[in-house]
Amino acid sequence: MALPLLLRLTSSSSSSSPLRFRKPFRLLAYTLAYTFSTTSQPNPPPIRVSLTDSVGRAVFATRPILTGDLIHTAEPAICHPSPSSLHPVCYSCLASLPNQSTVSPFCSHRCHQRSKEYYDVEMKANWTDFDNYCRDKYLNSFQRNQGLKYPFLVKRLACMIISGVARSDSIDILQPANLTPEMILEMEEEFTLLRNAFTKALIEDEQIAFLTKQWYISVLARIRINAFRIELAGGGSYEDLLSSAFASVEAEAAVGNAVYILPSFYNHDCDPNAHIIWIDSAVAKLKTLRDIDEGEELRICYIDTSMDRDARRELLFRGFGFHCNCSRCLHGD
Ligand SMILES: C[S@@+](CC[C@H](N)C(=O)[O-])C[C@H]1O[C@@H](n2cnc3c(N)ncnc32)[C@H](O)[C@@H]1O
Repeated sequence: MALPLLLRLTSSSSSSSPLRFRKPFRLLAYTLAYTFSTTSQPNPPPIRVSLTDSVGRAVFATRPILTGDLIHTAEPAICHPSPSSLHPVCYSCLASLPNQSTVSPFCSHRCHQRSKEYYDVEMKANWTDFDNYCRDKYLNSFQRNQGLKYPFLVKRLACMIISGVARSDSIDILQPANLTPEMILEMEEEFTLLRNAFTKALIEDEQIAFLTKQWYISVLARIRINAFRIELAGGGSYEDLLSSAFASVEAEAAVGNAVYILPSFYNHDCDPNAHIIWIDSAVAKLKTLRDIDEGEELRICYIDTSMDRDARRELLFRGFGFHCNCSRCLHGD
């Protein structure tokens, strides 16, 4: 059951801020305002985010929505190419680049303009130690999904903060994972390598004042629960389809990982009524899979639902730290 309203997306707000919100939730409203102002989608999106008594925050429909309709789109708050992607992708939006593209890491002038400040910060530093540490751990990890791909997202966020395009609290609103002492130890090593890279690049102390061990751990704890692995559905050429089919058997099919704000409030269901897709870049589209009633909770699926109940529950508990309360699980299916 939904508890008092946390936030409601409304059409009656001023044009400069598409959201009306209560004071304690200013950070959420700030972040969502940014997310919505940068994307094109149904205006206003037919959803609200509310606090529930069983699963924290959740996304509810504010009107009936038909099967296959676009609920909203979302720009990533942070994204980064996959460490083992076979094909070059745009530094900024993860769109495919031509294979022979060695000249520019951007797919367009717009992407270059949008990310050149933090790209320049990243290019100032020598990332060999940090990247090798994370890549080796990632490639050697037994379960790749839990490997060290997420530190690359923290590195990207740090570059964005240093360049002034993101705030150090930009993902504080997201739910953090519970961390074990072993995870924290591992994070401390990465943190030292990340900070060293910036200090050796002579980035000024006040620019990296936010970059403390506590900040690193708190950001990574949020990324662990909320990052999405991005596989592009395509819409491109026959060659694109062929190469993505090849990539999915040969290596990592994902082009990268990304963190979003609003999509992170969607809870999981083993029989979801909504899904998140990527067509040709890291811009996410949230769409319905069934007809939705007004007031119904919208849920996506975090894992492969073709697995049996025990395997799904084990994976959800290990990966996300929760016992799934969806009706499929509760009915033993
Ligand atoms: C990505 S967040 C979803 C939004 C979250 N409820 C919040 O308040 O930020 C994932 C977390 O939501 C909760 N959750 C999501 N789906 C769930 C489910 N089917 N059963 C129980 N808890 C769930 C778990 O705490 C999980 O770690």
